[in-house]
Amino acid sequence: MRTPFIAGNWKMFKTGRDAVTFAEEFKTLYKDTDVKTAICAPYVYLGLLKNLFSGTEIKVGAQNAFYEDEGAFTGEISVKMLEDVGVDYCIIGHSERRQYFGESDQLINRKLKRLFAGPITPILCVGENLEQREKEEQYLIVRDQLVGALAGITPEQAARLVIAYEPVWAIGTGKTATPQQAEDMCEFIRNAIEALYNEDIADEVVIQYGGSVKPANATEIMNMDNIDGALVGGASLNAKDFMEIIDF
Ligand SMILES: O=C(CO)COP(=O)(O)O
Repeated sequence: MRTPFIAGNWKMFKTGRDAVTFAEEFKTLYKDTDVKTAICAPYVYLGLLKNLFSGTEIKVGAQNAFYEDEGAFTGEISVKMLEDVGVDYCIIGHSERRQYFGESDQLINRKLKRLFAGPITPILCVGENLEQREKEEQYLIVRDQLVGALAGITPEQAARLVIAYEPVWAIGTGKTATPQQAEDMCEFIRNAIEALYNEDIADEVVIQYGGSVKPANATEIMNMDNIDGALVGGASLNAKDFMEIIDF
């Protein structure tokens, strides 16, 4: 059985003081549940959040990482550094990184390979944009993203993977994919994993939906067969809203 997994993606929001306020409030609201929970925060708050959440079940994630361990790569943060801080998860290939920083499937693949060499669990984001959805190319696009990102990833590694389906047109727009649209793609992703690996791995892989997930729509989304969790942007900035989503 797959354990539900709900992660917040703070993106480039919050000051250090805001992060502390959130953590203190979230810890008081947080009840131990069967739902795995993580906050993916800006790099500069990861150590702080690891300390604030120590002794709880709340995990901490990064939003990106570089594949080289060290070197002359000004401004980059390596997976090795994240491992050193004790980060549990790392988002890879978010559509905002693909769109604004030109991340290719090949680059994402290198980052994934480095993450799989250590203990951090990658959350691989895939999803089509509005134009691609309107041309009904979404399945082709997501399949290509999966094949590109997972080239050379072994079955043992793939079994540890979290995949987040995030249709770009539903991110930060208030426009959610219908639960059925999200389910259809998540089922497609599971079948693609079965074709690339095998049925056991497809059964194990955790698939999240992301894009305008809110307390009001979380239950409907989480009740879908192939949706095991959510990657939550805006609503994860507020401790009460995020807890309501986890409590779906
Ligand atoms: O991009 C997202 C999470 O990674 C989704 O963001 P929103 O929940 O703000 O739409």
